[in-house]
Amino acid sequence: MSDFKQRALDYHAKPTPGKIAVQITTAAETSEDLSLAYSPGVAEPCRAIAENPDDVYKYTGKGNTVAVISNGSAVLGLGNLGPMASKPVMEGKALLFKRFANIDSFDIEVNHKTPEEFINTVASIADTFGGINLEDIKAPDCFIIEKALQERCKIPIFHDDQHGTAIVTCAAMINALEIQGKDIEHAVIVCLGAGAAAIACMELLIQCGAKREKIYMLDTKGVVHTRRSDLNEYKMLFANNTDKRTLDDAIAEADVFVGVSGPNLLSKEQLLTMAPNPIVFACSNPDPEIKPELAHSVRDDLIMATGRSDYPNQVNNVLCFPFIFRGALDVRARKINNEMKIAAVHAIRTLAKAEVPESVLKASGEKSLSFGKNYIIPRPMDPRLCHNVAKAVAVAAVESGVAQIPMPECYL
Ligand SMILES: O=C([O-])CC(=O)C(=O)O
Ligand SMILES: [Mg+2]
Repeated sequence: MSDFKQRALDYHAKPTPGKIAVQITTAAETSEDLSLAYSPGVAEPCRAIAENPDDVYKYTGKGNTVAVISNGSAVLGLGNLGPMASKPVMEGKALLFKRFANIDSFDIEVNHKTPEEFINTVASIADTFGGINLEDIKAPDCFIIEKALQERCKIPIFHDDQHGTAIVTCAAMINALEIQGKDIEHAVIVCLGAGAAAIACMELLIQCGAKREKIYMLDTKGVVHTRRSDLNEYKMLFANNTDKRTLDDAIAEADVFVGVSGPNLLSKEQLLTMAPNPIVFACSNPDPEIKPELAHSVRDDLIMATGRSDYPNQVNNVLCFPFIFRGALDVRARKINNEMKIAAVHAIRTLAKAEVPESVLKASGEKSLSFGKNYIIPRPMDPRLCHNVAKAVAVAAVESGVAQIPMPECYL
């Protein structure tokens, strides 16, 4: 076994199995403490909440808790590994919520047969939490599940692989296009993958100015085009009226490649046929559509990004989900709407242009980082992300009328 594999397994096994535990936040030492924490004292907040349901935010952890919920049907780019094999990823998301946004988070893996069963299970427990982050659920089920839960639940329901990935991709793409001197309206975009992340990324890029007719989306059968009869309603939105059929056809002279599919699907020969100054986001996790070393060995005019933290330009939803939920929870937003997503895009991309603090350079193992081909997007450990993104999201929630409480003082 490689050294890295062994270290990754040891990291998860030691010092205790897993990556996250529960902590007590009050005194629980004496009989007096226990009489307050539990019987008889606990009856008082119970009565208060029964009388005034909003008091649940005052007397329990609900308002700072997000559930990370999956069925393991599309785990990273690894496929349908099932609920238990997805647990390390979901614990990982809980770790990131806590580490980057101080949000308490539980992972919940659901075993179910139909999407309806999943929806009923999640809807039944939703009120326990301040928000729900859906994770690694395969398309097209994820679209049906998210919509149904948004209709049934009173808290934000956010499918991270769609919207988190789309927000970060757009933030990085706008910056990359600027550096390469390309105009988003004229950019020819190839999207390899037609699942949750692909469809959400392309929809948000269109909202940011990209042209639908210049997008070539590919699934396992090739280009999604208007003469295909096997497309679901979500892929149909991207059916291009074109003669292009294969990745070879689509990639020639393209400005942008967005990979949200699987490992090693873009060859160096294909990369060589892209337009001058191309942009390649190979975001499949853990293994990108093309290895950065290979891409850089054949082109010196490209901007390259991956979903990983061990290469420059990490386009990964970690730059979004902790912070968008921080902002949403802080104003008790009923949902995460479009205005909040666009606010997050701009807050993330703007931060890449600010001077990078010493602490971030140290944590990244870099001597310097400045806006350019190898720094199009902030690093996840940039402490300014939380404040900047959460504030922009909270302001957008208040202005768009979905906030249920005013802006907290920490943002004023
Ligand atoms: O977990 C990650 O690194 C990003 C993600 O959501 C995925 O690939 O499904
Ligand atoms: Mg995911």
